[in-house]
Amino acid sequence: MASKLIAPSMLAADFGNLQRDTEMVNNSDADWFHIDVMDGHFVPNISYGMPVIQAIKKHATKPLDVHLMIEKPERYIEEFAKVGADIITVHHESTVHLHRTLTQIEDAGCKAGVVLNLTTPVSVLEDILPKCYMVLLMSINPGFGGQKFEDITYNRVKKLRKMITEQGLNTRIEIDGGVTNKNIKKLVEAGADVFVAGSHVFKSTNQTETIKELKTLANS
Ligand SMILES: O=C(CO)[C@H](O)[C@H](O)COP(=O)(O)O
Repeated sequence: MASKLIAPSMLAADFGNLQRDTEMVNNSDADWFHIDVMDGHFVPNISYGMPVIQAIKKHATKPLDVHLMIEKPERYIEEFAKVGADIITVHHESTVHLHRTLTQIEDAGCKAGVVLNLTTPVSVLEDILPKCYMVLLMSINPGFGGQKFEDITYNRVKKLRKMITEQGLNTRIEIDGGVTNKNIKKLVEAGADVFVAGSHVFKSTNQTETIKELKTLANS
């Protein structure tokens, strides 16, 4: 099995010190930057858009994993690719023609993934799985950092991993929301392999060490 990846969520970074926090991630054991884009419609919060992503990209030495929590994401795929997205994930619940949107992401030169809200059945992915580089399972209701991890996620990961294995695929499963050193190991055991961590990393006193601990726990 490929190594397990850590993607610190820049939503929890200090926006007044974005270059500093970007460099912290560069110099840590983290694998990707997780970038949360929220539009105030699909989720009840507004985060940031293209100019901020461009600013992070300018200093980042690792891939940008861009999670679009926006309605009709197909309107903006090319622009997100242009400002530096490497992976783009869109919510199943946000786009009517999911297959077309994933093709659009691929045509823009990015890896494509699908996100499911906390209680959207994983079975909706059955036919789209072969086209997914990754599936992101929300382990909270999307919109805000710092929320409590929902335990129903473990079973959802198991079901999805079984579906991926049955189809003979190697799709990555990313978990987003409330990931900490207390639940990461159990998530790996369930079959997840990419972990977004915002508050747990950026609110800790030694961020580099916190990332290192998550990476070690996930890969041990
Ligand atoms: O998608 C998100 C919110 O919708 C964030 O990525 C998520 O909340 C991560 O933050 P934390 O680790 O603080 O829970």
